[in-house]
Amino acid sequence: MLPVTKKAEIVKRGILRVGTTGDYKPFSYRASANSPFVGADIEMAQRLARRLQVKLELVPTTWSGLMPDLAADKFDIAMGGISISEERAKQAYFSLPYLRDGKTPITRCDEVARYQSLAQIDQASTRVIVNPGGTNHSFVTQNIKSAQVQVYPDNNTIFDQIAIGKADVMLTDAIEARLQHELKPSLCAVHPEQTFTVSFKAYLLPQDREWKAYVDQWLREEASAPEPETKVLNFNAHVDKWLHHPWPRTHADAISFDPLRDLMVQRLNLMEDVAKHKWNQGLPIEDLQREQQVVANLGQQAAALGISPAWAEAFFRAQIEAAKQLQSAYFEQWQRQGITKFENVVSLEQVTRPKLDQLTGQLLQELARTWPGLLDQRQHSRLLASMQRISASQAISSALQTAQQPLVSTQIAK
Ligand SMILES: C=C(O[C@@H]1C=C(C(=O)O)C=C[C@H]1O)C(=O)O
Repeated sequence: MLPVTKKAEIVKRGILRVGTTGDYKPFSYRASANSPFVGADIEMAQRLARRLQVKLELVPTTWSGLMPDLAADKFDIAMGGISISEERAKQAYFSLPYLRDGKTPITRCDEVARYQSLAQIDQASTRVIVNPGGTNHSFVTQNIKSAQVQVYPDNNTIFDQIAIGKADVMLTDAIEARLQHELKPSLCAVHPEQTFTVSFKAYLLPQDREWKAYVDQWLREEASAPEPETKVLNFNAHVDKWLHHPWPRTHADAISFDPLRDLMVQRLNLMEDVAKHKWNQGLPIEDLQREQQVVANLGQQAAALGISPAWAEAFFRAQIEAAKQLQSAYFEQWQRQGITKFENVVSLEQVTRPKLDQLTGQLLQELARTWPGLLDQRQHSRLLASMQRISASQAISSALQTAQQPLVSTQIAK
């Protein structure tokens, strides 16, 4: 019996499974796990499926999971800005390369002339910034000896550091430099056509000759005339189109504040139970000792999550204020209605406060996730819109107004 080839398997299945990471613009991107994939290679995946006359299934993968997932047959091809490397080529095939890439400087546009060569860059007065761990970092380690090097771990804000003048140059892949120019026009790729190093993007395939031949032939047909110098198939127009895609300007633009709002509302929704308990027991609304408990361990937890501890405390103080405001509103209403006692009230100590404590942890997690968005004032109108997008009682809506103050306050240093 003849072995079943990859291509026959795909056609029989009626589905092309494409592995993709979703974190690499302009090739493969999605804002969150629930958002659709978009990008230059997502479009290519759609075209390949159309050519095969099968459906497309995009299989999420990660950079560290790429080779294991291919070996485990989780997808038929991986697409999304993958570079050809010797290491990967030991266990897989690569398609023909569709893009030439390599390291190039990116700097403020008015300083492009100052940072043309490595010799110009590698001066004591230059502040080079680099993200740790990857090929950018090893390139800097090998080539930068005299300049000041700042290792900066946050990929979402690293380019802002150059834009605001805290650093001068980053050495990164030409495609990344060109993309950042689109996102932040004050930054310019220095010479993305003549990179310091050379690497190639290609699609990653299982070791099946027939399947590789099919993909390569498809790529040849899709390409414009090859680039004369490099002989790489020419997808420049396609990649340029995706470079100009209206990507979110910063990662913060893609952060949804809705889950944070939902947790804040969830906390407020527990206040009816709290108030009923106090009403029945004749207890005051305010309990300063309990408030102290609520904020006691916040600082440490916040710091561990990368949130300013003082700000975290201010945020929870606002949640407590809102909680008391809402309980007062209930008390006034029950007074008017002449209610004396409620039946079946849940225990504050046994039930409601443990629930509140659990919400504290969840809120901190959510604050950490949305932190880049909270720090970015340009996100505040979106944040306020999210807070208004709930249908709740008048009392809850007005308590939420109190609760959201620290999120948009510019008084408190986050
Ligand atoms: C919610 C309660 O009521 C008030 C509000 C608190 C809070 O929001 O955590 C804490 C203590 C009280 O001042 C409570 O007593 O648990």
